[in-house]
Amino acid sequence: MLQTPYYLIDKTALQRNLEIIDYVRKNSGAKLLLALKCFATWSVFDSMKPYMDGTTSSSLYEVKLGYQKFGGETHAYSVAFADHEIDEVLANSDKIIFNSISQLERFEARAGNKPKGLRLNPGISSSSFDLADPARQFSRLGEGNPERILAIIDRLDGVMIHNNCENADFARFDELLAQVEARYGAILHQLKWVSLGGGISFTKPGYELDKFCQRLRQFAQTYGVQVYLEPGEATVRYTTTLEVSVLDTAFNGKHLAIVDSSTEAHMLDLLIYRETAPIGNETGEHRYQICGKTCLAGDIFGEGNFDAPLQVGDRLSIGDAGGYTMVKKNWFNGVNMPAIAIKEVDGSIRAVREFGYDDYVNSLS
Ligand SMILES: Cc1ncc(COP(=O)(O)O)c(C=O)c1O
Ligand SMILES: NCCCCNCC[C@H](N)C(=O)O
Repeated sequence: MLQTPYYLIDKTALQRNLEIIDYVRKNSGAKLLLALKCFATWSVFDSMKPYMDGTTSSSLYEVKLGYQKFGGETHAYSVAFADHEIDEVLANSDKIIFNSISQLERFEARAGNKPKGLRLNPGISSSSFDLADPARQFSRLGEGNPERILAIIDRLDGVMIHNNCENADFARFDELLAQVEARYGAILHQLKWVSLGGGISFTKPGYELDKFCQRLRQFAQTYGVQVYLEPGEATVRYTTTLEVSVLDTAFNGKHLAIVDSSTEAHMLDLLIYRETAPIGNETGEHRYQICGKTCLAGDIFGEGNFDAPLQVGDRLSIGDAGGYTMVKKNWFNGVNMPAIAIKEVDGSIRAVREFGYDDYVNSLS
């Protein structure tokens, strides 16, 4: 058995999401690019490639990873590119999307004939989290003024609009898109492509997939554009667990179990968005709070029910640990990083990356 902690990517579960992705691209005509900021575990890229059209990125390193390890179509985007990285960004991408008109003006000559896009910020969004709301007040994420965009439209091939965040409601997506069309229609008609970003939870059970596909197709036809989507979370939701072991138990008014991992180091989004992870089962009679092993008082994964009292050495699975986890893990408190393992469709499990003291030392100097 593998030593905990480790992230366990279940290829059967991943396949379920990939088949929905494939359904969407076939029925909508959209191209779907993996958002590497969410998930960049390249060991499973070979399984993903047949179902997705390529990758999109937020930095030089992501764009290089996508170009080298995933292939297909590679979109380069960054909130701000630096002088010293732009040539390498261009050499490793098929399209470049600038966050601002000033970045476009600065780098367009160096980009030459490479298709160029601009991030458009419509000032409306669907996000329950201020932290992740691209349309928050004073947002730096994209250009919103239609006159300013129209003034440079002949220098653009496309735009990227990312204004959904964990939006599982098709009607809300549709409504937001209609508002974008009303305000930016004159711009959309002059483009070759439009990326509608990520943040759409279309792989969730019950999502109105056919209406979604139809809406994307209609949008593409109205403006004569190729539509792109950039799913991160939707690609990997419910595909991965964080496998941990109980190191200690206690009772402090609640039953506690301390495990060999940490929210801050290994599932950071639980902390920054104040969420809890799926843990345990529905029916167990023994309820525990599952806690990380760092010094942070609030290092808590969540609470769950178990069939029997937890004992030191018990192994637990912390759910939904695929998105924004492996890409964000860190060495806080010197806690060893979880290994990365893959569960094949035949049930066999193999580790594809393990970390140790040398990696910790080499991350510092
Ligand atoms: C531009 C862009 N595209 C795609 C995504 C992926 O979003 P999600 O993982 O919610 O699908 C993000 C998230 O930050 C983003 O900023
Ligand atoms: N589950 C907690 C909310 C996660 C929000 N995801 C944020 C990333 C996203 N791609 C964004 O910033 O738009």
